[in-house]
Amino acid sequence: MEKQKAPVQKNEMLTLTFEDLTHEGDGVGKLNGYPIFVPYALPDEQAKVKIIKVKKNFAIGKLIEVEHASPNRVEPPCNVYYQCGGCQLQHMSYTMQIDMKRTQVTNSLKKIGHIDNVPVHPTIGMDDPWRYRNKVQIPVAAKNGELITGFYRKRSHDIIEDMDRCIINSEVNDRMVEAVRSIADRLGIPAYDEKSHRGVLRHIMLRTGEMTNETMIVIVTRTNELPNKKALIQELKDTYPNVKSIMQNINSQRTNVILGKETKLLWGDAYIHDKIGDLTFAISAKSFYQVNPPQTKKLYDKALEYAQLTGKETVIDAYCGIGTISLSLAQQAKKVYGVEIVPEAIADAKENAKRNHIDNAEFFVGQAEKVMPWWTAQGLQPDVIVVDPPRKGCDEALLEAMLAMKPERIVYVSCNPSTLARDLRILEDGGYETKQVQPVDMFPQTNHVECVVELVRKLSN
Ligand SMILES: C[S@@+](CC[C@H](N)C(=O)[O-])C[C@H]1O[C@@H](n2cnc3c(N)ncnc32)[C@H](O)[C@@H]1O
Repeated sequence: MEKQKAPVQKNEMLTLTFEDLTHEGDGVGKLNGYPIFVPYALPDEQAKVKIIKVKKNFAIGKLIEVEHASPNRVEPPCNVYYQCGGCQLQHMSYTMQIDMKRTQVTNSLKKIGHIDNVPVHPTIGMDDPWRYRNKVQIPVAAKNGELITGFYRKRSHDIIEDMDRCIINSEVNDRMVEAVRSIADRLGIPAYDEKSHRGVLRHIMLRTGEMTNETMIVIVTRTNELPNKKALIQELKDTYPNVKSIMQNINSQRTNVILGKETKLLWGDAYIHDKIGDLTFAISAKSFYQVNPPQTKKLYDKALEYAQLTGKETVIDAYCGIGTISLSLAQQAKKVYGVEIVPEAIADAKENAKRNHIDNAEFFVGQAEKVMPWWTAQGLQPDVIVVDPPRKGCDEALLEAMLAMKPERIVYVSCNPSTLARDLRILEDGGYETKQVQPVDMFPQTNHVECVVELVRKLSN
């Protein structure tokens, strides 16, 4: 049989018309049915493209010049957008972004989960989709004897130097990155150098409570020793009254993972506070906390609506973090059990229950996929289970335990439509019906999308 040849060659220049978008937000143009993926191209555009990679079934192109622009093309407001890998959709109108996210969810459900008869509602977006992130982790390096901070250039570990702000970050965090950098620089604290694995300062992590304006600074170092530590702490706490917590995290490994195992308190409290609705939460350095506060409230309200609580229910909140969803549920349920793998997060969750005078929520440290079967063996029979797993989705053992527990309802909160679709297939085959799906835009300007899904047990099951 004759071997099929790709219709383009590397370095070839051509004019393409775009008709679709990939899940990542890249434009898709076709040559006799052969797809060419081009970052930053939009549907209905015509553009000059240079082919940079050729495979049997597809090619990747670089956008050289837009000849006919889509009405959805906008000027990216960030001056380093095309260099930085952090955002992927700044060139796209916000209306198109949220439409694209809904389509991404619909397509994943259909292709991966074979679910195509369920309403996927329009994505809940933000009125002002900028400056929303409450947390930043920014790398530090040295250049010409000075400390520099900035995100990495796409697919590299070179810091973008002319980056003095990140417009999806909160303004406070932007200011605090610069404050820590300049004080550390003046005090001569050496930057970590990845190549030689020497030096000290690796990353600056900041988290600020949107409603409280309390900031935690985490100085990530290679070494246990932090030169001029006292002076650094003194200046930060004296100059910036919003700083409530200064921590040091030690990461001595050659790794891309940002935080190491050990975190120690340098000054203040080991946590900051924030509020979601009428609940106050303490958040420590290693605990997960949603990055977009206004959208978190909308996400949790939807999860609560889908749980349909009356005050009589026993509820499990699996992958519960610091208990944010659990405590919202507890206000409307008889009893809530939360499980989470990070011990610091469970310590926060227990404190948060006390702080909010909630005594019908219990929290357990462990792998949800191990604790749930144990609960089943103990005879725990929840009416509702809420899951909010990381991107890889629910473990199979957890899905099996959920099916064995036979709750009336399952509320699935997901940050990855592909693993969501895979897991919904298993739950549907196990006797549940997917009722509705609500995408929520937790990450404007990026190609990530969050969803809340309502499932109910079929009567025959
Ligand atoms: C997407 S977060 C959700 C947290 C919380 N529901 C919230 O909204 O803040 C997922 C959480 O699952 C935890 N986690 C990851 N793997 C786990 C596992 N196998 N068992 C229990 N928790 C796990 C993470 O530490 C993280 O806190």
